[in-house]
Amino acid sequence: MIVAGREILKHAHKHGYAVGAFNVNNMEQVKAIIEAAEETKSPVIIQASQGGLKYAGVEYIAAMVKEAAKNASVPVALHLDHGTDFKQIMMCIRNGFTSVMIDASHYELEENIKKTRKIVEMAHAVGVSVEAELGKIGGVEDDISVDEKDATFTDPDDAEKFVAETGVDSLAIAVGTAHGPYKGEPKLDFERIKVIKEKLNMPLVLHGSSGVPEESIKEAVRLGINKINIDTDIRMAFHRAVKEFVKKNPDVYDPRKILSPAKEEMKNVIADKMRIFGSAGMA
Ligand SMILES: O=C(COP(=O)(O)O)N(O)CCCCOP(=O)(O)O
Ligand code: NA
Ligand SMILES: [Zn+2]
Repeated sequence: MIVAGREILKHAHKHGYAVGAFNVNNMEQVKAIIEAAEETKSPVIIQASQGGLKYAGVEYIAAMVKEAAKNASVPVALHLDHGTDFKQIMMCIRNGFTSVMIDASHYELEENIKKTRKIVEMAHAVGVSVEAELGKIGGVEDDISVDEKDATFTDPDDAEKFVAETGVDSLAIAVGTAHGPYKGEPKLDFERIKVIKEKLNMPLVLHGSSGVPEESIKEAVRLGINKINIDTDIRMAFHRAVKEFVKKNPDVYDPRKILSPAKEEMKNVIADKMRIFGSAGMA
């Protein structure tokens, strides 16, 4: 069933585990996520970036996810990832998204608070949960790019003020992860996660989580991360499977035959993540 994002994150915060938030752009990704959630009995957040909505259309994404959630035995939230455009955020809410991110992290603290507070008032008025970002998460994906030098870690005192003045349901923090693949091994600032969790005592979000070693993910969850964003690892699973299939079956042109192994590979990668995050069996 489809639920508000805060319901899923509150449970994860209370019981000390993390829920996977997986990006979708097409039907096969939606099916892979839902099948993995059913298989592992995990609550799950299905999210679309503004790039994903541009590609598929907000109505298509919403219709596919609501259809999948309707028939699922686990709680599902539909979330806008890295919302920066007021109109886009409102369109998502209008199409039944149960959670939205307002990413105003490029602005100074006061401006980030002002923009975030406006979205919180609108979204909460209709029962939609809000995620915001403080500090700048590095890395590059289509619509999101932050140079390494501009990535700034989240200040715990600023975080306390930010949450008090905005009323957000969850906070994405910058603690050493980056969007997209890593060149070297990412070093997470675990002490910073611990201090922020102690100060805020609320659901915390980790972006840029593809490519982070399993042990680091588990430590971040132990310290209080409750939502873990994954996109690149699913793209790589898709790419691996399609490449292998086309190499072995160069003359097969049926999309169903080409995409089915890719859906399976994505499902297996997602199910493994759910077990590592600790959400397996929590639904
Ligand atoms: O934090 C993450 C995922 O990070 P990861 O890809 O490192 O797992 N996300 O928020 C996903 C970002 C997707 C945006 O990319 P497009 O603009 O290309 O749609
Ligand atoms: Na990453
Ligand atoms: Zn992100």
